[in-house]
Amino acid sequence: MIEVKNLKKGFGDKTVINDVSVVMQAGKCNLIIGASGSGKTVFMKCLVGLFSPDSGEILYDGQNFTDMDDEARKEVRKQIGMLFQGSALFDSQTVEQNIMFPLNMFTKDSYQQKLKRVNEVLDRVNLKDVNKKFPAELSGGMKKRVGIARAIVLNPKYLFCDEPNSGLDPQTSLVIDKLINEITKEYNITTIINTHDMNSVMEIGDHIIYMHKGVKEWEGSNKEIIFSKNELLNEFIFASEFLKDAKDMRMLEQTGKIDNNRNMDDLIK
Ligand SMILES: Nc1ncnc2c1ncn2[C@@H]1O[C@H](COP(=O)(O)OP(=O)(O)OP(=O)(O)O)[C@@H](O)[C@H]1O
Repeated sequence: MIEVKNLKKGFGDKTVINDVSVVMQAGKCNLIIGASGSGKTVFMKCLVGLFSPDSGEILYDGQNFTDMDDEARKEVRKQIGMLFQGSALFDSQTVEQNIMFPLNMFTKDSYQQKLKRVNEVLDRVNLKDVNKKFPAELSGGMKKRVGIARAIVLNPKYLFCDEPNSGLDPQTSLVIDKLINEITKEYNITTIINTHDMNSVMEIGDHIIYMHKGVKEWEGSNKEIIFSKNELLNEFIFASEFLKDAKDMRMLEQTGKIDNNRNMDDLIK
């Protein structure tokens, strides 16, 4: 579990994160959504310690990350897996070497032990016969899987994913979402995903945090988002007429009414 209390962060006169409090539970996909520039990346960077917040607290399973000494912080960092935008694999290293990198950094295991672990995680992300391949030889979806394998190789308690679907086609995106969701549940990881992908919101959004101009404007699950009356959220999520119709149809199915001013006759004809 990661608990954020009254987090604030700004640059110069500009406040970017404004008094955000949120609890992100283990075994759940916690999605941070919001328009470009709303502060999602800055928020995530504060959580992993790449930015120091101006005020507020970040608790990793009760331990206050904000005022830890370097040694204790390093211990928490070891438990964090990161999946970067574009996968961020080392191009000059093979898949096996890429995944072994965190094991070389943080363990004293023998080569055989490390290789066994590399093969376990490759198997978990459903990749076969790719150990000796270089990233350039892989498709975008395969690179993401290698990125996920590397992110989970140290058995993290926390997993941060920055735009995991960027550059992927919708079908591959769903496969990657499903994989992240399964891994989150299977290993009881607290997963935080920064995303623009509305399919992900609907498919794996156990807990969605909507940021607007640095403020947490709404939070809830993918089940609740359909019924939200928050206008800013609705404008952001259900931006097109098609998505507005889809939301209304779902409301109609589940409640027998549509709670807005749109024309119901148009919708059901
Ligand atoms: N290092 C920095 N110095 C100054 N301002 C910054 C810095 N990093 C981010 N900002 C500002 O903080 C605001 C929020 O940026 P952030 O990157 O968090 O947005 P975002 O929601 O992640 O956007 P996107 O969806 O486009 O990635 C922006 O106005 C940005 O210019």
